[in-house]
Amino acid sequence: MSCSSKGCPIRVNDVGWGPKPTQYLVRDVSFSLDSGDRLAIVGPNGAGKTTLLRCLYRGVTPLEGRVEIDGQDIWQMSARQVARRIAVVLQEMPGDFPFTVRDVVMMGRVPWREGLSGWSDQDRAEAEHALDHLDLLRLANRQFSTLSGGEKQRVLVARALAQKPEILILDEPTNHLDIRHQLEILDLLGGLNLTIITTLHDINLAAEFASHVALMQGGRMRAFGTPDAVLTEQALSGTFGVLAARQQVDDRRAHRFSFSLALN
Ligand SMILES: Nc1ncnc2c1ncn2[C@@H]1O[C@H](COP(=O)(O)OP(=O)(O)OP(=O)(O)O)[C@@H](O)[C@H]1O
Repeated sequence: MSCSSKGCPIRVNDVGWGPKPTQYLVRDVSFSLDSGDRLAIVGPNGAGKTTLLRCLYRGVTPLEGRVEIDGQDIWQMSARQVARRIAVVLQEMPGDFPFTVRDVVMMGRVPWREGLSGWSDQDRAEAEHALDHLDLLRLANRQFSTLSGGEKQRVLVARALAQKPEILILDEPTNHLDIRHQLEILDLLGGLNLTIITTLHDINLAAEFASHVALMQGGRMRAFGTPDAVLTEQALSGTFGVLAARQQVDDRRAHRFSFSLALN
């Protein structure tokens, strides 16, 4: 993405949310990220990962705690201010609507639109740049609904980048992607200067991609730290109930490791 993109710090203090005060789905979650950090949230199905993300982008109002970006409580900001700083790529695919790929990516510019004015030259340029960055120019005039799951996923990432956020929040961004596109999208995201928070089911991708890992279980954050510190054999065995064997991987990148995972 454009080199002018930059991240910003986020601080999460004792956040808790549930559909009612007697039913917390996520509780006592605290962590801080600096500008440009990349957090992978991992944990078993139902651990509360998506629910935590909702608290971070104002999808739900926490029952407890605060979320601050750049020192400002996100609930003291307008929805538009938040949308200019945080972009979100969710798992749910938008349904069958009659928009082209370019239309969908232009939607990322809505928070920047002034009043009832049309799109500015800058809006169009940012959308084209995002399309190009995700290698989508050849699909730009296609109906979004006719794309494959992986292509749709890339369009939604392009829409988020066109939004020019400082923080990018993604829920399982590699879900619909083949192995090559999984690696490509994480490589692309890793090359941005944004602060990134993403859920990831693939532990090896998380170890490769993240500067920080949060391990969620039962609505609580069991561990937070570097991939090396959090992704231990013991932690994975205990959290996922599997046999986990960690191996060092020798390649040009320092401190890389990967897991072999099997049923107990
Ligand atoms: N609005 C809600 N009301 C009641 N229960 C909910 C609500 N939203 C989520 N849940 C439940 O809370 C738990 C955590 O859900 P969440 O989607 O956050 O988990 P997750 O870690 O993202 O799971 P997965 O890996 O399967 O996507 C699940 O048991 C889910 O069914």
